[in-house]
Amino acid sequence: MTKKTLADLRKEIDTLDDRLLELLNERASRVIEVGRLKAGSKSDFHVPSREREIYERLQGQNSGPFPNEAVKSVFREIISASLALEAPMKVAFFGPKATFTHMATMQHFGLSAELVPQKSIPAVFEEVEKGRALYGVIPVENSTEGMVSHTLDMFMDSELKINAEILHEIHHYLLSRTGRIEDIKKVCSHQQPIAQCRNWLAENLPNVPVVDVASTAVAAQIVSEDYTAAAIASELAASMYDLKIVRERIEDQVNNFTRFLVIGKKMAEKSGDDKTSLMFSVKDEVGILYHMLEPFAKRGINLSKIESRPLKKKAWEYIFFLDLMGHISDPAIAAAVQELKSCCQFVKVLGSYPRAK
Ligand SMILES: O=C(O)C(=O)C[C@]1(C(=O)O)C=C[C@@H](O)C=C1
Repeated sequence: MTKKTLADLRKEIDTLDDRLLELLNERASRVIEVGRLKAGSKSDFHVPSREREIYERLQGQNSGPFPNEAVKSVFREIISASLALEAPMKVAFFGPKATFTHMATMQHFGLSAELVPQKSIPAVFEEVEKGRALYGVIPVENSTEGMVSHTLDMFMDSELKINAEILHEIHHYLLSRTGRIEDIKKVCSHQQPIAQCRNWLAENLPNVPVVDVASTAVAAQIVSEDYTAAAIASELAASMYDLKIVRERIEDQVNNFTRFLVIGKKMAEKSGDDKTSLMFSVKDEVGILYHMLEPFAKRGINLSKIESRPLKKKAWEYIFFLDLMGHISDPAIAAAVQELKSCCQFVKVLGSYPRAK
């Protein structure tokens, strides 16, 4: 058998791509029909449980060599573009553009959703509460820097529900106009990335002043107008602000993850591998900490996090935030939450949502 040439293989690839494109258009026309049915019955256009079912089915049957992770990324974009044909989906995120929240929002919703940056975490809540966006995305905790207390505080007065969590691995990039380390006379970034790259900066740019600015995106913008400055920012900022990568992955700690929450008006459907977030305040009594955990311990419910925040309206009183494994519709969890109410001033279920892997 004669060996195929590069030209032969490329021709075959072109034919396969033609077939893929044809199939994508066939799929899109079915989705448009689904959209018409939904408009008639006034049902939700975005159905995360159906999307999960598609990813799981395809990843389960994929025999390779196309990588399984890529199956999800490719189909996320196909579904994101299909959904946009049914109805435009607006998602508000804590901006500006090119921040890690922006990247996490793109990772979760795909590139065809309309992503709208907001100036503050309360502004994200407001966009969703007023119905101007279907969902909002906000950071809630970083594996090295801890909780974003502002996000937790917002749940005290809001009725919005947590619909999903996104785990995003954070990598910091040193960016500049020239891409040459010897041109750098100043480094700009937000205080958190600066703290996360402190050792790298001390070793590699020991005498260069570091300036703390409002966000990594502001840093990238400053650098786009100054040849002697460098920014610590995301990879996305490099393409958005036309900057060169001087060094990649300069964070001191490996495994630096940020957890983001997707908030919306409705409770998410059960996926079979869920988490539930609760918020409650306890009465000031002896042994109360023991009593508030008892309903969960005796039912063998796994708690994954407990945080306390001072109740702003009253000194020395606290609000607790609790994450547990399972869905609020599971009978054991519903019973435990009911029992918790007997020792609490108030209990609020912030949402049950699929656990991020
Ligand atoms: O099955 C649906 O309900 C659709 O709207 C189609 C589709 C898809 O592209 O497969 C698109 C968006 C939904 O979030 C889920 C699935």
